[in-house]
Formats: sequence, C-alpha cells, structure tokens
Amino acid sequence: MPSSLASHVVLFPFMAQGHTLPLLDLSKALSLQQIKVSIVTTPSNAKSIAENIANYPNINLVEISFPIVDGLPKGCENTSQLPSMEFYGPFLHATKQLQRPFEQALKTMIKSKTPPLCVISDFFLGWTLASCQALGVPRLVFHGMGVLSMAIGKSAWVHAPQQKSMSMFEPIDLPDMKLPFTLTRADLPGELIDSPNQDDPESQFLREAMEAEAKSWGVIVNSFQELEKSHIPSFESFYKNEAKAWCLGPLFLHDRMKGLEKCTNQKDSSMLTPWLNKQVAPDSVMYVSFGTQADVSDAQLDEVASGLEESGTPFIWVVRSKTWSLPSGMEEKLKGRGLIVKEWVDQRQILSHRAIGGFLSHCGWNSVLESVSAGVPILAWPMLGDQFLNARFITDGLGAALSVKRIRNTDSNEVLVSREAICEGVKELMGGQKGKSARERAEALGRVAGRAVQRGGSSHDTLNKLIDQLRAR
Ligand SMILES: O=c1ccn([C@@H]2O[C@H](COP(=O)(O)OP(=O)(O)O[C@H]3O[C@H](CO)[C@@H](O)[C@H](O)[C@H]3O)[C@@H](O)[C@H]2O)c(=O)[nH]1
Repeated sequence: MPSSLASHVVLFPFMAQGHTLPLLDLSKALSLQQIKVSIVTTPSNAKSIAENIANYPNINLVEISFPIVDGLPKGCENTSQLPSMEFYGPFLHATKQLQRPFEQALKTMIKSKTPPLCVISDFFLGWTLASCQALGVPRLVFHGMGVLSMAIGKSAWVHAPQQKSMSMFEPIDLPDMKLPFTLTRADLPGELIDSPNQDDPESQFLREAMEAEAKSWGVIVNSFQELEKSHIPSFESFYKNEAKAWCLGPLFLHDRMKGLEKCTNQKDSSMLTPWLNKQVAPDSVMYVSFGTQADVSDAQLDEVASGLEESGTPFIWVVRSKTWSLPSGMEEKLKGRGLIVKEWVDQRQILSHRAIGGFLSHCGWNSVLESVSAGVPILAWPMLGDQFLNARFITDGLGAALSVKRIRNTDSNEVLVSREAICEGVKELMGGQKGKSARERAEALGRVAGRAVQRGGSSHDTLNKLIDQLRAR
C-alpha cells in the first residue's frame, strides 16, 4: 500500500454479487483518485474479491468472520450459496452478528495513520449506522438500484397502503413524484404490494435498514445525473439532515474509460471472444442473461430455447441452472448459431463487443446500466423486485428497450413468456423499426454515460466533490 495516500474510505458490501460488484467498481474509482480503500468482508467472500482487485495496490481487504447461526447452512457467506430463497431471511439476520467484529475492525482503522473519512455500507447492513455514530465516522448508504426505482419504492412504502384495494393494472398516484410513465401496482416490487406493514422478521429487518438509511450522512447511487436528474429531489426528500444523493455511476466505467480494467473475470473470454469475432455483421448477436438471483423454471427455459431457435438470431445465453439441459433435438438445430454458457462470463466485455446488438434481460439495475453504457438496446423481461420499475423506465421512460410479452396465469399467478413472444420480441429488437429506434436511444445514452465518468463529467466531478466535502468535515 503506497504510504503517500492521504485519504481513506471504508467500504462494506452486502454479500450478494449484484451488490458487491458495483462497490468493487467504486473501490477502483476511488483508487484512481489516489484514495486508500479498505473493503470489509468475510473470509469466503474475500477470496473472490481479492481476485477482482488484485491489480489495485491502494485497495486492501479487512476480513471479519461470518457467524454460525441456526437455520443457515454452515459455510453460506453469500446469497449465491443459499440452497433456496427460503434462507434469505435467516441470512439477512445473520449479517447483524457481524456488528461486533466490524466495530473492532473500524476501531483499528480509526487508530491508524490514515483514519477513514467515511464508511460506505450497503443498505442491507443498516446496523453499521449505529457503529459509525458511536465511533464518530460518517456512514453513507449504498444502493445497487437506480434513483427512480428507489424513490418510487420509498414513496409507495408510504402511500401504497392507501392503494391496496386497487386492481393490479389501475394507475396509481404517488403524490410526491413526477413519473415518466403511468405506474400501476403490477410495476411495484412484491413486498410493497403484499403488505408493507407486516410484522414478519424480514419486513422488520427492512424497516430497520430503511430507518438507518434515512439517518445516514448521504447515499451513493450507481447512476448518473443525465439519466435520472429529475428524480433526485424527490429521492433526497426521504433522508433526514439534508443528506445528499451522490450519483457516481456508471461505477464500472470509471476504470474502463481509462483502459485500466484488468482481466479479472474473464475465464470465459478464450471461448466467447473468438466466437463473437467470427460474427461478421455488427449488432447481429443477442445476449441473454437473467442475472444472479431470479430462479427460472425448466419449462420456461425450454420456451426460451425454442423462442431463440425460431427467431433465427445468433445468441449467447448464460444459464444459471446447473441441472437444465436443452430439449432433445435442439442442440443440433442450434449448432453454430447459439452458445449456451453455464459458467460466470464477463458480461461487460460481451456487451461491449461490436457483434452484440441486443440484450434479453431481467433488468437488474447493473445489467441495465451496462447495456445502456455499451449502447445495446434491451428486450425487457423483469422477474422480481425493482426489475419491473427498471424495465418500465428503460422502455417507456428512456425508449432504449422493448418489452417482451408476459402472460400471467390467473390460477397459479405464474408468469409465462411463450416461445412466440420471445421470437417476436427478438426479431423486433434486432431487425424491426422499434428495435432500430431503441438502439439509437441506447447508443445516445451510452455516449452520455461515457462522458459522465470522464474529467469534467457529472459523476467524475461529483466524486471529487464528495471527497472534498468529507475532508472538510
Ligand atoms: O455470468 C455473469 C452473470 C452476471 N454478471 C454480472 O453480475 C451483475 C448482475 O447484476 P444485475 O444485472 O443487477 O442482476 P442481479 O444480480 O440479479 O441483481 C440484483 O441486484 C440488483 C441491484 O440491486 C437489482 O437491481 C436486481 O433486481 C437484483 O436481482 C452484473 O454486473 C453482470 O455484469 C457477470 O458478469 N457474469
């Protein structure tokens, strides 16, 4: 660690890939500003994080042990290791037991030559606020989500109870917000629709995290002003003490725009890049991925395979299920035209390849930002949480995506996307008039995203202002 570094920032990511990766990107952006960064995490998460930051001498890891708790399989230190979503609640609660070791670690850092300017911790780690307040260090909360979806989520938390009797597709009014599209209850995350006032342990955990968030010194957002400026004031109105929302994103671009991103995540590139290089026509390949959390049934995966096959479009499809395999006869039909990958791929690298012309996506916020930054239009298929709002925003708000037709089975309440809907959506995105205009919008937004992280750009300058303000405290 170079000794000349004058400032020090502590990051504490939540142990889920979609939450950790953007904070690692932030650590690299800070490191580019010659700031020392300490990332607090648990031993098994430390292994993968260490690989990711291997080439960044200003970033170091501080390990604290994950507790052993009843109801959680031993060794589960990341949501990706949970046997099913049933374990999510116990996992959230287990993280609270990290408080003591975190405080010990923070005390040691405070006594060091470069005491931390602040702690940036994930929304889910709301209990870090009490530790930070006790030790006199400002806590900033980090959300993996965008400004609009967070503002809608907070407003709906307050106003949704009054709207509970409404049908799923009736427009709802959030009095404190100016929305870029007509919002219905079907767009809201499930926990807001079902009952925001439940007393179950998970709701209670979230309520505590929200209370801690509201009292934090500020909030770091992985977004950029040009994308979501008009929603920032209503978002900030939920914070006490005039806390500010600092839009520093797209976080992964800070490093990439300087050509500094190292090959940390690219086990796949030996196979995928040559395959993509062979696809001579630009914008001709569809990339398909549903992120790290959504569980997609085997029947639905079969429909995706058939839809992609019928569309005639070349594709790369990342499948999370280890047990699912292609329906019989399909492998032959797809030979040479489609690549199905079951390992972790470097999504950002794939999206930035000139051959990629569309992304069939679940609309996790990271995927939305990565696609837009690469100028790639999305075929939106939201599955859970904020993804419905992200999909509405990118489609109806920004015009950089089309929606895939989803049908809800009224008996089972399951959503099915048919092979016909997938085929139709892929064809329109890749070759239709609507797809063409979505691509133009995505490309324009990609140029703006790139400028935001460069010297003089909104996110670059906001990062400097944040550090100046913390130093001046
Ligand atoms: O093989 C893979 C799979 C994923 N990724 C990366 O993993 C991240 C995935 O993030 P995201 O697209 O946001 O999906 P999830 O991980 O499913 O996102 C969770 O977290 C997001 C941020 O809070 C929320 O918006 C989502 O609803 C929630 O499911 C992205 O950076 C991808 O580039 C890879 O690089 N390779």
